[in-house]
Amino acid sequence: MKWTAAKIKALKGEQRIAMLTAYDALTASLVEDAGIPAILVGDSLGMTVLGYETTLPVGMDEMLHHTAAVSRGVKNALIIADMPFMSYQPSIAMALENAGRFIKEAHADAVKVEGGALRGELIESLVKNGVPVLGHIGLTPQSIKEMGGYKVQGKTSEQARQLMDDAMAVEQAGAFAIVLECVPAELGAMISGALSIPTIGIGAGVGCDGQVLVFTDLLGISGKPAPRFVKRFATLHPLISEALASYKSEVEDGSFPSEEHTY
Ligand SMILES: Nc1nc(=O)c2c([nH]1)NC[C@@H]1CN(c3ccc(C(=O)N[C@@H](CCC(=O)O)C(=O)O)cc3)CN21
Ligand SMILES: CC(C)C(=O)C(=O)O
Ligand SMILES: [Mg+2]
Repeated sequence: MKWTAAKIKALKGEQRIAMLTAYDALTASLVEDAGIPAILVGDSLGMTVLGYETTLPVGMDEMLHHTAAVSRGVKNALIIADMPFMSYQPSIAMALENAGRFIKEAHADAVKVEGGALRGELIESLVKNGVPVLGHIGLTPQSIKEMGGYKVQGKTSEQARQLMDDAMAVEQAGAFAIVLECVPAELGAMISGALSIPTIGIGAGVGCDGQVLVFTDLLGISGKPAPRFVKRFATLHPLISEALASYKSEVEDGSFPSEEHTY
């Protein structure tokens, strides 16, 4: 069955939703083969595989290239393209044009935009024009310079109230689901209870309707420290390092290739 935004939305109250990022056909097919119904082509691409310090330098061309690769690796999972910094903020017209490129050129099924009430009009325009939208509030990494770091959001009661209002505005505007990033579990659960669309948490507690993680974080591929919300379901980094070191020494000492790898 091909997953649609509407089918993901309908899972609320029925089944918790597992979402994971993927960045190419290889990683996307691994995610789909695990039965995970929704893949986010995150702009975390920039930090995890392209070597940027933040997500800010990631552009449309890079996101289209990687989203198209994900599409080639997937049959049934919902593919959500993360709209990169300044591809939707300048105007609704620009956002519609860029969202259209994700769907027409890269075969995405939906897009994600960061921001709450201030994106209400934009989300409504996208949805009315046929583009399903995943919202994203709380820690919004495209605002790192304004927020002053990757910090837990919504810790004061005033900020928590603002985030609740933002979540309701995103739902009102027609989003099929909303990412809650780095908020206290209590607030994650309160927002999840107040909304009729699913909340997808990342560092937002078990009270959310689903969870999302970054592919390379879940597998422990990078050797770098990860945020507290990351659970390493495997620790591949040392395994990869050992395999690469073995290859090097076997090439250098002539034990690879042996008879069995030779014609
Ligand atoms: N590999 C990767 N994983 C991610 O989850 C991720 C990215 N990259 N890049 C884009 C954003 C940036 N993200 C981040 C990055 C760091 C923290 C972090 O260090 N948080 C602190 C919280 C400090 C506080 O208490 O306020 C932590 O210690 O977890 C959180 C989210 C989430 N996203
Ligand atoms: C962590 C998720 C929500 C994201 O925006 C990304 O991977 O870019
Ligand atoms: Mg992102």
